[in-house]
Amino acid sequence: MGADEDYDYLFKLVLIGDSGVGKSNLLSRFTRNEFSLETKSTIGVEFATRSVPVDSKLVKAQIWDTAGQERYRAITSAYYRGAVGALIVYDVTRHVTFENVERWLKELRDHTEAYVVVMLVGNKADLRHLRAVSTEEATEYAEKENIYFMETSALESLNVGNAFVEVLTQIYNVVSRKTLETMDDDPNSKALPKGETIVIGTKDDDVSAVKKSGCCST
Ligand SMILES: Nc1nc2c(ncn2[C@@H]2O[C@H](COP(=O)(O)OP(=O)(O)OP(=O)(O)O)[C@@H](O)[C@H]2O)c(=O)[nH]1
Repeated sequence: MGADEDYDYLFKLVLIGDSGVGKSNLLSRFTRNEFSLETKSTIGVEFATRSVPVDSKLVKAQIWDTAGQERYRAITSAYYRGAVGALIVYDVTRHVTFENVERWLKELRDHTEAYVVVMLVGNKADLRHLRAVSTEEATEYAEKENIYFMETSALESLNVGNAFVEVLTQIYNVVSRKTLETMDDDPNSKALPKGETIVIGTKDDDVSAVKKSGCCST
């Protein structure tokens, strides 16, 4: 399972959040089961993929990672183009990284469609004695913003798979709901745009949600 050609859906996800919160390590933990203690900022954009089963379909996640630091960041609009899911990461030991989530969420919403699935991720949950952001504070914020929330540790492999798989499952739910329901015309609708084949994005490398074989039979 997981051979590149085998998937039913391909979803583009983006990782965003301040520098040093653990985005690259969440990515390497999920896609390669690797973790590194090195502090090495991402330069430009990296991406990695992993396929997981969701509701008897194989969903391939194409996960993009860029530096949190402004000067290393790739061109924003290209980074976000076609993304159908996002993990906004903060470090539970640095409150300022949680305060900046608001900015990241705004940037994300400015560059993606309304149906983008967003997961707030409080990483480094293993550093219990250094915690500066409580679970309650983050839960409250996530509820207010109507986004999902999980605490993770890339170091201890805590909840990392769960966070990515939850985002993929929620995107899948939106996509498969689209195949079953007639859409209403509410511009604020969370559902996907009308159309038979689900393809979001334009160029090959930006295509984010593709149902490869045929359409819409469930
Ligand atoms: N204790 C602990 N350290 C972590 C965890 N995740 C990442 N780190 C450490 O935090 C530092 C930064 O991690 P990165 O994954 O490079 O962070 P980033 O968000 O990709 O950083 P930029 O590329 O600069 O945006 C590294 O030293 C990691 O080893 C975690 O869950 N627990």
